Amino acid sequence: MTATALPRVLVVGLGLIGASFAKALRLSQSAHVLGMDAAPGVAERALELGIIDEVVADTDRVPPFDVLLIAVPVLAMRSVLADFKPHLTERTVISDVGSVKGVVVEAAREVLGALPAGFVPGHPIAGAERSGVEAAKSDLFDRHMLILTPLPSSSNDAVATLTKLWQAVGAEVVTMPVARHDEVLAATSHLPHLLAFSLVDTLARESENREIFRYAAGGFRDFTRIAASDPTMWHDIFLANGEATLGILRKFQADLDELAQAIEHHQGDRLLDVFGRAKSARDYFTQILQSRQRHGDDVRKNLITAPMHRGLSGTLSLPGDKSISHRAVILAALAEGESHIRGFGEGDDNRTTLEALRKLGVDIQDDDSGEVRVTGHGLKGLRQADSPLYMGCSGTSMRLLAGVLAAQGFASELIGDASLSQRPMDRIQKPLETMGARLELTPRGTAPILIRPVDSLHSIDYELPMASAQVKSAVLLAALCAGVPARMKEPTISRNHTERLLAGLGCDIDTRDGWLSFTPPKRLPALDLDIPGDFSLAAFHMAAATLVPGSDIRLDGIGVNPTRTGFLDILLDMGGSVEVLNEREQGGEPVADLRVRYAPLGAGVYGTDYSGRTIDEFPVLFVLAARAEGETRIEGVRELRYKETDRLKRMIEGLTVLGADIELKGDDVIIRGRADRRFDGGIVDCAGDHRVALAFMVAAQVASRPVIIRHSGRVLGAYPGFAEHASRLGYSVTVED
Ligand SMILES: O=C(O)C1=C[C@@H](OP(=O)(O)O)[C@@H](O)[C@H](O)C1
Ligand SMILES: C=C(OP(=O)(O)O)C(=O)O
Repeated sequence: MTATALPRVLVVGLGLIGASFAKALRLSQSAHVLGMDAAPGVAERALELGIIDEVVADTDRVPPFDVLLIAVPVLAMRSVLADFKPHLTERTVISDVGSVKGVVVEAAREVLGALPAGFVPGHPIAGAERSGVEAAKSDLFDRHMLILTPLPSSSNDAVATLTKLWQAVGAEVVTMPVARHDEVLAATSHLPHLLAFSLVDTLARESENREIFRYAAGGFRDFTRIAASDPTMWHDIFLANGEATLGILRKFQADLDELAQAIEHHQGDRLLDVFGRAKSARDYFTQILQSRQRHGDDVRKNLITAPMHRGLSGTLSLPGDKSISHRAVILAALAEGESHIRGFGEGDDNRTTLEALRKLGVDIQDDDSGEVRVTGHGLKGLRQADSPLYMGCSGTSMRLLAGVLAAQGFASELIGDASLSQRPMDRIQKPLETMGARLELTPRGTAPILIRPVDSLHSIDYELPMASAQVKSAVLLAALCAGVPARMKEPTISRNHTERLLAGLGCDIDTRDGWLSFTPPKRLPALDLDIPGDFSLAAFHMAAATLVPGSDIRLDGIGVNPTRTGFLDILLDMGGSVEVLNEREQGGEPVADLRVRYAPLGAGVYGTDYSGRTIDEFPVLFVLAARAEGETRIEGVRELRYKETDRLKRMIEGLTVLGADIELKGDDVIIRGRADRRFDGGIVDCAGDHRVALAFMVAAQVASRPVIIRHSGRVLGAYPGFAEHASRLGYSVTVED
């Protein structure tokens, strides 16, 4: 693929899926789309309808292409691969859209010999009962999941190319091993289709002249919609995924027999049991769908900012610290009795942790005001969840809860949204498995995380390869629940909220010789806690007040734990004007009021010892450095790549659009700042990452023209009260759909 030309994507099979992909891709202008179909006239019709750019008439004369996407029924893949084999090069990216992946991989192995590096099977979880080129819909994949099942032979480049193409048509890309994909799909898609076909057929045959359908209402319609799907396609799928489908079908048949028996013997309790469990699982599913929908809607919003003409002013209290909020409710769930937590963060990530704990059987009262009451049943008091735990985009929820669940003696599954499903989870798998836990991840070391039950865990001495409070806390929580000691050492310091909370609850925590040693207690008493204001949110306002002349703001009750305040130290070193007032302690954490005024800044060099203490504030620090006179060097920023987005990439791209001089050298960022220059206006994209969005919003306050921050609506969920705070301090920012 050349750097300048659009990739040439050849779609073979212009049914609903292939044609919809082609149409959406063409509309997104991210590829030149070629199309081919075995049925006469279909590709020509697709050209007429503007679905493709070019028809490929037969396999003897195939123009060059970079990506081959095979969208034919599963059992026809083999012959398409054989037909195209002579046209594949080492660089061709090959994928498919089949609902079964095992047979496609087998077919490729047989036809192609060794599996090529460019081959990455895929499956969009989108479909409709309609079929054919005329049914093509350019929004068919919008906000739908696309599962890639990379093989050990697949290259990262091929995965990246396909990810980009599917994202261009609106899909959320996740990865999964082939076998797991086939098992999951057998249960969630193939079995329901089999049941729908079978029920409609039974009823249609039962009633002469199909009289019965005249009376069939909502239940029949909802349950059997998918029985109108393409018979050939589904015939292929069942033959191709026979083993996994039969496995779940037999289980279902046994359960159905039990229900029949319960009805026969008038066992109402058994019916109620099953229906109650099913309702709660279905309600949970609805909740996930709604939360995905809401997040999707939020991500699509844009923040529109205009430059500020006068300084920021006013006094604010911020939502409770997100990191402490996660930990407080987790520990409260493991404690004995009723815990009272005030100042709970209430942002989306914190709510994710709360909801997961509820699903694990913990009674939690929360009225959205930051006051939360949690009734814990002790270190062994959690109950197995009846369906996977959905972690949204929250890395902290996933990693900390994985630590807790690894020691519970029951199985759990943790799943996340598209962004979280790309983030490294092997960093917790390693230490937890060293303790004897069993965690299964995708081959790329990402979620879903399957936690298998084990009888017990053992103690651990572990040197973390990176400074990560999430990894450290996952190990501490596993040790706490399993009742085994843990010793850890980090390369540089990371936030120590878990340690402080545990110490506050009387646990034995020691930090001598650079090692953190934890001896777990037998039980944990309930908490009574006031959570300080979130320093990481405060940092955005501190940065904006520093940059906009005339600013003078006060942020009250902010947590100033030294393992979090690298940003404050750097800002002061650059010449920032911050007064740290009324220093006090709250809930075992140092807290202060911060007065921040405008100040011109100078450059500086900041070594890796700042990384862990500044990690979430780096994006906004880059903005400050771009307005500080001289060359600033910030070392050891690699971890930014593993957040909600690749924050290094996003910040460098966006700040470059805004006219900043910023570059990456190894793991260091170099920014040549100009104190006398405003940022340019323009369009930047934060790809759904709230910290990147807020960093750009700060830059926009001192831009010469308006800045549109695309995909930034998640700020609203991540920062409760954002709009009100922005207007109180005087920002010029609006949220637009
Ligand atoms: O433990 C925590 O609460 C957090 C730790 C950090 O992540 P890592 O541990 O992955 O560095 C940070 O970026 C995140 O926002 C919150
Ligand atoms: C990285 C962050 O959170 P998490 O890792 O919990 O998703 C963040 O809030 O910046």
